[in-house]
Amino acid sequence: MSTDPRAGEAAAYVESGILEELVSMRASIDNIDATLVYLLAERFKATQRVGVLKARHQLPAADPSREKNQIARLKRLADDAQLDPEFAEKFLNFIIEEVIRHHEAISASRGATTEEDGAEVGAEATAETENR
Ligand SMILES: C=C(O[C@@H]1C=C(C(=O)O)C=C[C@H]1O)C(=O)O
Repeated sequence: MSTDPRAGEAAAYVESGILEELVSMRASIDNIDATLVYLLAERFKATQRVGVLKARHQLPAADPSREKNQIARLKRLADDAQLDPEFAEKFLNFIIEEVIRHHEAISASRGATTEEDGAEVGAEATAETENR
C-alpha cells in the first residue's frame, strides 16, 4: 500500500490503516480529476468551433451579455449543488478569459491568412456548404 504513488508524503508518517483510507479517497479524486480534464477538453473543442465561426463572420471574440447570463446560471447551479458560488464564478471567469484569448488568436491568424490570400474565406465557405 505504501508503494502506491497516491500515498504521497503521508507514506512517511501516517499509520498504515489510515494511509489505506487516504489512498482510497485519493483514488476517487483521481477519477474525478480525470473527468474534469475530459470535460474541459470537450468544452474547449466546442468553444474553438465558436471561435472559428466568429472569426469567419468577423464577430467580436467576447460576448459580455452571454458571459453574464452564463455566470448567473452557474452560480445558481453551484448554490444548489452546495458549491461556493463565488468560487464557481471565479473558475468560470478563468476559463472564459482563456477562451477569449483563443478566439482572438484564431481571429488574428485568420486575418493574416486572408490578407495573404483574399479568396481564402470565400473558398472555405463554399467547401463547407458542399460538405453539408
Ligand atoms: C464561447 C463563446 O465566447 C466567449 C466565451 C464564453 C464561454 O466560454 O462561455 C462565453 C461568451 C464569450 O465571451 C461564445 O460567445 O459563446
